[in-house]
Amino acid sequence: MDTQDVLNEFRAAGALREGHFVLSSGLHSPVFLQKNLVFMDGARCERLCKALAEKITALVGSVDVAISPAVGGIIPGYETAKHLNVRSMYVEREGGEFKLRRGFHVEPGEKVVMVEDIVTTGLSSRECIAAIEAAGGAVVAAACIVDRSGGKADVGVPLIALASLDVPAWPADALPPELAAIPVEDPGSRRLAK
Ligand SMILES: O=P(O)(O)OC[C@H]1O[C@H](OP(=O)(O)OP(=O)(O)O)[C@H](O)[C@@H]1O
Ligand SMILES: O=C(O)c1cc(=O)[nH]c(=O)[nH]1
Ligand SMILES: [Mg+2]
Repeated sequence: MDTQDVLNEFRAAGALREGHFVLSSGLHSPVFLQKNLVFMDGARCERLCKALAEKITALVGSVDVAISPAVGGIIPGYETAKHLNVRSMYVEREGGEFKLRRGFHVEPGEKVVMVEDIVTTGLSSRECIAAIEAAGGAVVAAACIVDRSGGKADVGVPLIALASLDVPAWPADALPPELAAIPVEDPGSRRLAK
């Protein structure tokens, strides 16, 4: 499955949104990939995550566990882990910081693939990887359905992306006037609890 195939799945799900969005990183963009509209369809989610699992296996071989950052990473993380035939866990924010909770546990040195839904700056991936390492896991690779940094995001380990796009995004103080004129939406969960 290549970038065009992935984009076709997002398009068919109505998940390629246009407007004015503030992203998890605080950057602003005219485009938002509303992945939940993709993952709510089990067959569509399975097609994407099976392909991602095959890419992970081809590039890094076997792993012991897949761990994702909540909320967006939970469903693709579970589905990808199912096709890798490994345990699936997630980290979630406690006082703003990702932690393994709910009895989730990695054995020291276990090989972990970190599975994200979307990568923009790589900040959430780096935070998730730091939490996995703090719990004793060895992160051998990161994987995502869409890398919208066009390969520029550095997450500190190899990043395996099913699709790679280069989508523009700007800091709040440098918005193009046509974007600034549109009311802003904040669709993610990073700022929800604050
Ligand atoms: O690479 P980054 O710049 O970190 O951006 C990508 C992150 O943004 C979204 O999460 P968000 O925090 O918006 O919440 P969600 O997981 O609940 O959608 C997405 O799920 C990624 O985790
Ligand atoms: O950077 C983000 O927060 C982000 C971008 C995007 O297109 N989709 C998403 O769920 N999050
Ligand atoms: Mg997320």
